[in-house]
Amino acid sequence: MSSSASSVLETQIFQYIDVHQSDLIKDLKEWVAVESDSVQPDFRKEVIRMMTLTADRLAALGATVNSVNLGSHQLPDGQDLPLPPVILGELGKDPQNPTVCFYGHVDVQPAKKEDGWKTDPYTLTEINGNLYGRGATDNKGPVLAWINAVETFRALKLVVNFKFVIEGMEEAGSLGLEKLLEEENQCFFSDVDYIVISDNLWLSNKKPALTYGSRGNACFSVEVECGDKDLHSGTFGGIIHEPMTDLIALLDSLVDPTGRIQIPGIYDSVTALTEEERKLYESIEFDLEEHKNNSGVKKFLYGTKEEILLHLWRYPSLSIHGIEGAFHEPGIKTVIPAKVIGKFSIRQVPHMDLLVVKRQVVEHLEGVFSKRNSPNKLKVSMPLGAKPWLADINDPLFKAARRAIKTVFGEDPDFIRDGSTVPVARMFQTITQKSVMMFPIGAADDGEHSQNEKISRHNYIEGTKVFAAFFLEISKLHRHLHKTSNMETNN
Ligand SMILES: Cn1cncc1C[C@H](N)C(=O)O
Ligand code: BAL
Ligand SMILES: [Zn+2]
Ligand SMILES: [Zn+2]
Repeated sequence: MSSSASSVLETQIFQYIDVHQSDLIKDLKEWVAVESDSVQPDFRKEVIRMMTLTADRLAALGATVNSVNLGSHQLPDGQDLPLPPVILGELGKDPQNPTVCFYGHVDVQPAKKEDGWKTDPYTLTEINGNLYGRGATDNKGPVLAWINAVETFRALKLVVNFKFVIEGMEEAGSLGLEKLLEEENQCFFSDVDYIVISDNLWLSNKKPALTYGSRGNACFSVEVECGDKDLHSGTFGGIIHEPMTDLIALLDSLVDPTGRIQIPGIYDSVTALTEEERKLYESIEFDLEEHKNNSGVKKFLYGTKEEILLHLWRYPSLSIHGIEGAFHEPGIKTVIPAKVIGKFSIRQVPHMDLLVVKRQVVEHLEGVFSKRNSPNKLKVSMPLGAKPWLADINDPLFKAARRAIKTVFGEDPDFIRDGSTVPVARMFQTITQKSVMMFPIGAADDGEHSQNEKISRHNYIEGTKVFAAFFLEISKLHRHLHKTSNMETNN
């Protein structure tokens, strides 16, 4: 396609997207209405229903859809729960076109109005240009933006072959996905040229970004048990070793008030910071005050932009998430819980090794516990481990996306890393050996996993356009690269 033909096509597509804004928002409203919470077992039916809706949507696009059954998994209490299927979709098979595989997830984090939402989390609500709802930005909005971008193309002319991997267990650790990728590596993935994930946020509220790295996450459970029943704190308080007291001491030993992880050896294999890398951080635009406002907290652990970004992207962090079995309802309950399970996770970075991290954590906690001389039972486990991911920004993917961003948003993107984890990023890289890019469309203040999660109408609509523009760019670039490499082989 000549460049003028491609710019005519681009204009037509952008107009089409603008005219169909309300349809795109209606799509998102329908998807947000499904409580596809993969974390709480009671909602599993809804996740499965969400997978069916997604499969139907892709089929309506004309794609071949394969909903792969992954069987079931066992909960810690022994209960068997069906896993939602993973959707493998395919549209177009023209050997002239590059094949771009898109990954997204349609499950969400838990949300309840009582958590402090201003609107019902499962009713997409527009206020001042923002579309509020659970999954609006993580990750239903971006998945629909991509599908709708493909749709506008189909109405005109397909320049890319599309593949889709859509799952419903991302927020619970992408169970079963790694095995499926291994099995499909020689089949579904054999003709894939590029992989795109859009499941993270820009660094800024306004400036677009492309992401070339993410942290991994090692999730831990630490269980302390004194017996098989809860006890009256008046009858037994003062004469027993309480599990919660042990657990709080264990959790308190993990990280100091400056944010430094206290587990011996944990920083040993973190890649050393080079001068060159430090300079890279200096040149990144980052508004510390804006970031603080987005978080709602008054003070960060670090005072400079460089320190903040380093600690978000390339140093590990430890967060404590909760205690199962603890009395957490309002009011007073004078009980000694018999069994409590602390949950924490370590976002880890290159070149930390998950097995080494696990050993360090177990040894540390056992050491702290043994000093307490407690007769209680301690059990430490790592139910989930996802590895960090780092890409090469010289890959054609980044070049094409950068051009698309310039066209739609009128400025060059930030090149950023991300502190959060999409477990599949590293799996794709290791198993398929194809290039992977994260192409976010959500803004830094979207509030993933938080109350009042949103995506702005602007980002959702322009995000749809930027994906469409990207299809044109990657197709042009791919053809160009292939022409050059063919000429080289012919000579
Ligand atoms: C489920 N999980 C555990 N650790 C990481 C995850 C994935 C999730 N996207 C996150 O970054 O929080
Ligand atoms: N946005 C990072 C991956 C996730 O939380 O779903
Ligand atoms: Zn996500
Ligand atoms: Zn998430």
